[in-house]
Amino acid sequence: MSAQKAPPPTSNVALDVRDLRMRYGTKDVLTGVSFTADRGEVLALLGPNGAGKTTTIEILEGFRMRSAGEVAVLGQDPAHGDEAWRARLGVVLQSWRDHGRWRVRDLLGYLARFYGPYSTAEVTRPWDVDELIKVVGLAEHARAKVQTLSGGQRRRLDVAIGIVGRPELVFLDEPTAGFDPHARREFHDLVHRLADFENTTILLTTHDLDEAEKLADRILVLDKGAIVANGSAERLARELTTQAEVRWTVDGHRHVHAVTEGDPTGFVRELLAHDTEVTDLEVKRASLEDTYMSLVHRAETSQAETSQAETSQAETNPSETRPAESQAATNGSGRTGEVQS
Ligand SMILES: Nc1ncnc2c1ncn2[C@@H]1O[C@H](COP(=O)(O)OP(=O)(O)OP(=O)(O)O)[C@@H](O)[C@H]1O
Repeated sequence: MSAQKAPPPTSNVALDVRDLRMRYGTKDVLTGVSFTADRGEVLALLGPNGAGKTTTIEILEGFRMRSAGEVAVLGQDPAHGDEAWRARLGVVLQSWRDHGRWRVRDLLGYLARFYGPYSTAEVTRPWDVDELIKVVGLAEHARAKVQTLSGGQRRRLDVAIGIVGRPELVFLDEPTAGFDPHARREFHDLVHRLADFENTTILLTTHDLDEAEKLADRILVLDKGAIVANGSAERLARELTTQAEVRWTVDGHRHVHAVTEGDPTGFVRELLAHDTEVTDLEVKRASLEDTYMSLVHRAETSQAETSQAETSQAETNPSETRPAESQAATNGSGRTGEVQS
């Protein structure tokens, strides 16, 4: 590696993706993905299997050439990223299988050396290896051979390898797969520490909605190659699903009312004013899981309808051609009903 200095950060935008498209053969896998990430932001990329998450991340990492679109990663087009640019990125892949005979500290020390030449006035590289080993919770295993580590410990090592160069932007592909709850909690603390104290931008993929909600400032939902939602977990729940469910009991009968617009307090006030026998009153906000399921269902329903409309001109009953209601709407758009539970 040559000892080039990385250019100083010039913008607060770490990631700028515009109309990104990817086609494998005749198959369109990304159909116009656009989003940005600021420095220090944590973004979670969610989506069902095959949605295009890994493809997106690999394009941003410079490992895969895109078919079309504009992409700037730390101000650089990843298709033309040089080593100085690469030294500013951290990549944590789905698994690190090599170097089984190396000892943890030796491996990290070896990899750390490559980043020294890319140290700048703003960012001292690499990370002090002993401090890093402590930060990722491997202090007791510093002398252990990589092949003797458990799955969770190996994943911590993956993370350490990804951040040893003190990257400004980290890509994490399913970082906590195989972690026990304790390791998961420690990993979450580490991500917060990187974002809050080091101003590191983090883009992670996960299938764990609870994790996305805890970690991410912003959630992007990718489905069939397109972003179908972009916002904080709270904002997505507020905007995209049944806003709140009010449950209560009268004379031993349980009732439910879905409040789809506005503040549920108004409904509760009205309910209590009209019915003095109300007990067990509960107001439940939509969870991220409800939101996610509703979004994916909605995106898939509208896609199925588009392709059906394209392939079939047959005359149909108007009620069958009406856009299908989303799961959120089906859950009850302002309707009240009695429930079994
Ligand atoms: N090299 C390739 N050649 C052809 N098709 C590919 C290639 N890589 C991925 N695909 C296809 O592109 C689509 C998106 O794959 P990708 O791995 O990006 O999805 P993903 O969202 O990361 O999925 P998962 O959650 O299962 O990891 C899938 O249909 C996959 O089969």
